[in-house]
Amino acid sequence: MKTIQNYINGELVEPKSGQYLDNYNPAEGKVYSLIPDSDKSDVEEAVKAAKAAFPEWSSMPIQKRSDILNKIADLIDKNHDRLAEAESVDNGKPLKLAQRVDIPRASSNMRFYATAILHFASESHHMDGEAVNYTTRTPVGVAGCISPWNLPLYLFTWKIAPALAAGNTVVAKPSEVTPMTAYLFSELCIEAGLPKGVLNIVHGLGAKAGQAIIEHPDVPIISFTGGTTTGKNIAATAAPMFKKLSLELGGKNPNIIFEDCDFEQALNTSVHSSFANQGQICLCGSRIFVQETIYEKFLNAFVEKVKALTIGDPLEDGTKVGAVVSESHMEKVMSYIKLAQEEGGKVVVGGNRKKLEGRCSEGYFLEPTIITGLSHQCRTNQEEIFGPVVTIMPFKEESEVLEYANSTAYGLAATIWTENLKRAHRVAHQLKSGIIWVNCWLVRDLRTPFGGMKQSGVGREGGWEALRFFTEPKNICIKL
Ligand SMILES: NC(=O)C1=CN([C@@H]2O[C@H](COP(=O)(O)OP(=O)(O)OC[C@H]3O[C@@H](n4cnc5c(N)ncnc54)[C@H](O)[C@@H]3O)[C@@H](O)[C@H]2O)C=CC1
Ligand SMILES: O=C(O)/C=C/C=C(\O)C(=O)O
Repeated sequence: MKTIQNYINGELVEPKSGQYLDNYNPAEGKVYSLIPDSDKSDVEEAVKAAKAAFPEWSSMPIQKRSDILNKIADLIDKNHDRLAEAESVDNGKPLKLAQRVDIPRASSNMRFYATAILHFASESHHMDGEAVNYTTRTPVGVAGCISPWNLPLYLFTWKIAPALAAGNTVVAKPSEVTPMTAYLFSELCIEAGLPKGVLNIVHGLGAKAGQAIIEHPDVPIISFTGGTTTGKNIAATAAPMFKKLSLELGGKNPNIIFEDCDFEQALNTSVHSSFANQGQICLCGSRIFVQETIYEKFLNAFVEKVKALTIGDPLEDGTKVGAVVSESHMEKVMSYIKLAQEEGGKVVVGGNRKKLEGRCSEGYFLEPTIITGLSHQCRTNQEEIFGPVVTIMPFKEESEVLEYANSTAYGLAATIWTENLKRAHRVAHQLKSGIIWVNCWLVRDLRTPFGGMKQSGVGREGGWEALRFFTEPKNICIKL
């Protein structure tokens, strides 16, 4: 059985306690590796190493930092197949998805910020002959980066790439539910010649190792992606310590389908935006609103498409829906399907655990589930489920769907389907979400601001936003 190690000060090391946690293969429901159950003392070592590495890394010529990050990206590409398989086994996602999306995006994240930092410039402001201001942006110090289990290497690199490119050193903690690709990544960092202590990866529980990073006085900046409740706890610790915080949290995203949409495109993309990665993407459109004139037609066509999705062994070619990430997450999702029924909802497709044959017979598979007949205000339509479950509701007109769409505590993403350009602009403007897709979903340009309003988060990732977050601005005013 593979034993994962922490990556501290350039070396792969055991947790100080010698204690390990079980790591499950969700498609088999079996333990297949061990993860360090790191504690405060491991985090202390990691922060010490990151602090010691900071002066050299932060003052290294940018081109040299960029070259090292690009080398890591090259190694991700070189190890594409191995990493994709590891991601699929660790998370339960279809191998094809890991091959097409997760691993290519991880190397794009590294390459994007390796290049972006070369073009990152600061502003200057002239005061009509009186004075000139110029603003410098310098790395903050040791950054704490905490990432979740749904897109493990993709979101891990989405944080550490801008942090490192900007000249910070990092103590990172991947999710204890999916630690494998971050571990393999640490081997690639060693191979790429990343100087020791620049990146440190501490594995373990959120409440123990994660909390120790958040509350460490020498970690002044935190970037977190995960659940809203965990985000609140992190903010409660970090805010009184005046740490810089970036929080990318949950979503309950509306997918709004107007009668004048391109029907086939709206239909096909909605299947994808509902069930990609088993619905475990914070951007999934979990509430589908369809204009009443096409509601029955859309529902019938959607049901047929969803029934045809192949739920299966994630390693098999034809699989479209793999396992959800853990037994406890499967139970959480099932509890929401039960709640939906108690709230008067009708399960028109799915609703059950799916039992497979052979090696996956004990795996955590759920049928893609469609629920109708619910009000937009019920808990099922207000709380994040984060699984292969969507609700569909009819609406009459624009003002009504805007009220429904904006009615949750979340404000991450929204999708609008219409061929009417004026309507698209009008609705996009009124939706309280940080990300709006018109006639598409999850089309990503890494230069754009990424993040949510309301309880979906604080701050934005992506492009210059992330480089601004990971640097400290200083304005210097010179009298002319
Ligand atoms: N926005 C998103 O992309 C995600 C949302 N979720 C939502 O969150 C719910 C709970 O899922 P969890 O696995 O519990 O996610 P979580 O939000 O607790 O975990 C995310 C990361 O935070 C760490 N963490 C947990 N407590 C911490 C603490 N006190 N200090 C520092 N780090 C801490 C975890 O170890 C993990 O690395 C899911 O059911 C889903 O609804 C989960 C993962 C990603
Ligand atoms: O950056 C992206 O393309 C996607 C990010 C997705 C998440 O942050 C998430 O699902 O948590």
